[in-house]
Amino acid sequence: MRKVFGICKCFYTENIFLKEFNIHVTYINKTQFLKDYSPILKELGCKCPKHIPEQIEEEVTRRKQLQGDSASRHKHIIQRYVPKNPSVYKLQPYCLQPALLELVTLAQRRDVTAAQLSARLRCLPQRVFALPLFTREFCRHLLEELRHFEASDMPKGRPNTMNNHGLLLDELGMNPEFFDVLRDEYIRPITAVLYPEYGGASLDSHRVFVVKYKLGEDEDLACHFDNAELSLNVALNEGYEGGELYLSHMAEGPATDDRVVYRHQVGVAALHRGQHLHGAMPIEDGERYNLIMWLRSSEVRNQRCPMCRRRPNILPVTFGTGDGFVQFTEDVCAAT
Ligand SMILES: O=C(O)CCC(=O)C(=O)O
Ligand SMILES: [Fe+2]
Repeated sequence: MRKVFGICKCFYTENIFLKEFNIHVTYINKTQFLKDYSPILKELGCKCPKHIPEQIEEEVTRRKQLQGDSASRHKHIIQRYVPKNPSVYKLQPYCLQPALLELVTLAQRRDVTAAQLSARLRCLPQRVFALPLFTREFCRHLLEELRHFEASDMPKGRPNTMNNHGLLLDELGMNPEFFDVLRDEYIRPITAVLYPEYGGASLDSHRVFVVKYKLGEDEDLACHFDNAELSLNVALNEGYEGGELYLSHMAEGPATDDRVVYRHQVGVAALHRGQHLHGAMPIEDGERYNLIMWLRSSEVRNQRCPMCRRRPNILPVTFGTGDGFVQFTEDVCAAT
């Protein structure tokens, strides 16, 4: 049997973001859409909802081409791009804060409890943690590399419709020797202890990207939940105003009053559950770069897609790990 990663079919019909009106919608067809959303859109100031389906169909076409486009950009980049800092493509001891290594050692002790591990971390309400992760030196090198890549004539995939100025790091080839290793050897031992019931012990894929906020570009991030079991969000720079991360309550849980406002610190990651509603406040000055890892467990998501909340209808992908769902297919042997 062969393990193949995939996406859930709902990616083509659900959670489509209309930036202008700041809402996520479901689109099966034009009739359904207009029936379900015309009143809401009018309330939000849309003069002519009839024009929206065209815009959505374009987005669905983009989504259908995403895997193929990403695969060809990756191939192009691997063949032609000359990195400025090759050292950031391979996880090395200098990249990680010593405090992280101590936490990993503690987390790997057979009898350790979540309370013991949490006692060594900065804990915010609602199971949000501040995890010391990257050294300042590594953050500087990575940012330098990303700016060099941005300035090149290489093709660039952007994180999503809410983030149009960041970069997808798998396209640059950073997964095999950096982020896969980081996930398996350093993050999973910790999440296994902190979030066992959210797939913390069985994380087996991720989506990693950098988001950028600047006045005149993307200035904030609307409140959302991630297509992830767990999310890691680490600041790569400082020297900007505003742009705090806020977290409110779990997407399916009751609303709570204790909204968490998290002020980023270079190299420190905010670790939270993917279904925890969150967003970024408007940037007021400067540029803010954060590295985001949407951490996924196929064991968990194969039972229930976090986006449509049904048992996933899995479509296999040929490049990368899709949205982290896994299917097993019979190996087809060529007849000889
Ligand atoms: O920029 C941030 O702090 C949040 C980013 C985020 O939540 C995301 O990209 O999913
Ligand atoms: Fe997010």
